[in-house]
Amino acid sequence: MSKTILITGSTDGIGKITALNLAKKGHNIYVHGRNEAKVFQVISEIKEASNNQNIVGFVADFSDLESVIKMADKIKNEIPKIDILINNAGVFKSKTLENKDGLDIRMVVNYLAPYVLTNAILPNIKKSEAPRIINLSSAAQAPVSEAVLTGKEQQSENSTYAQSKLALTMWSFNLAQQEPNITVIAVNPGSLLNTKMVKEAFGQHWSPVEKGSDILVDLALSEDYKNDSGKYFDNDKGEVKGYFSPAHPDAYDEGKIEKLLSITKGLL
Ligand SMILES: NC(=O)c1ccc[n+]([C@@H]2O[C@H](COP(=O)([O-])OP(=O)(O)OC[C@H]3O[C@@H](n4cnc5c(N)ncnc54)[C@H](O)[C@@H]3O)[C@@H](O)[C@H]2O)c1
Repeated sequence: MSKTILITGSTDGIGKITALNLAKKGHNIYVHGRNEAKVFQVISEIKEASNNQNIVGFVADFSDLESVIKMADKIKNEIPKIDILINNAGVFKSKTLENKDGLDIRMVVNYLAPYVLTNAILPNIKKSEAPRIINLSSAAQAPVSEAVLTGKEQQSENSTYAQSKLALTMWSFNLAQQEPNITVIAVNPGSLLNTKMVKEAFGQHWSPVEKGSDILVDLALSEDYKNDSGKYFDNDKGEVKGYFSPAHPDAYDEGKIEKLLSITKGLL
């Protein structure tokens, strides 16, 4: 049966190939990007390559939470039931570090935007018979500093990226507890996959981007993961099916998660 799948940041990299591969399997795909022309271009590329006409797009700049809320409102009206949400959009290197609300853009795109989007469209996700949310984490995870989260302090790319990815993972585990009927999974798609983000940041890569797309397609569709809500899968560890790995210890610390979510709510 075809599923309705929304993939953020799907005009490039892992998200784009995942959208194409899921389209080839006949699912209804909703892509997202921040550039309207690019979203249209990717929709037509995917339609042609997959022979699937059920591809629709949304535009929003995830460094601006108002833009995320506007997109969520459109989604709420246009997609009554969402089976799978893949929170894939992410940034490592950003020319501008602060958004118009004084928040760190890396923290906004990688953690606050998926948090805001997911919560806004949760009613539509809950309409699915077997909903799944997949959050793109990373092998890079570091304790979240309140000053970085609230935009009071800017740190290096490595440090801020790792903090944003641990924040996403901590929230992912909490969401799994709050919503027992939704399978919520955090995943490291594999380190240094050959994408724009990695090329810009490191100038080298280790693995083909398909490695990341393969695990996302698997996590999205395979029955094997249906009871794996609240887990973190690490694609660097080789065989992933049936294998999950511990995330950073803070992701299992109820007190730290509560503090993170309380600060997060205060920012919105
Ligand atoms: N490539 C890797 O080795 C690797 C490793 C671990 C995790 N990840 C994660 O995988 C996800 C996909 O990354 P990728 O490697 O494909 O990189 P990528 O740069 O090719 O893709 C990132 C996507 O996010 C979108 N995006 C970035 N900033 C945005 C903004 N302000 N508004 C809207 N969309 C925005 C981009 O347009 C792009 O489509 C990210 O969350 C990344 O952190 C990647």
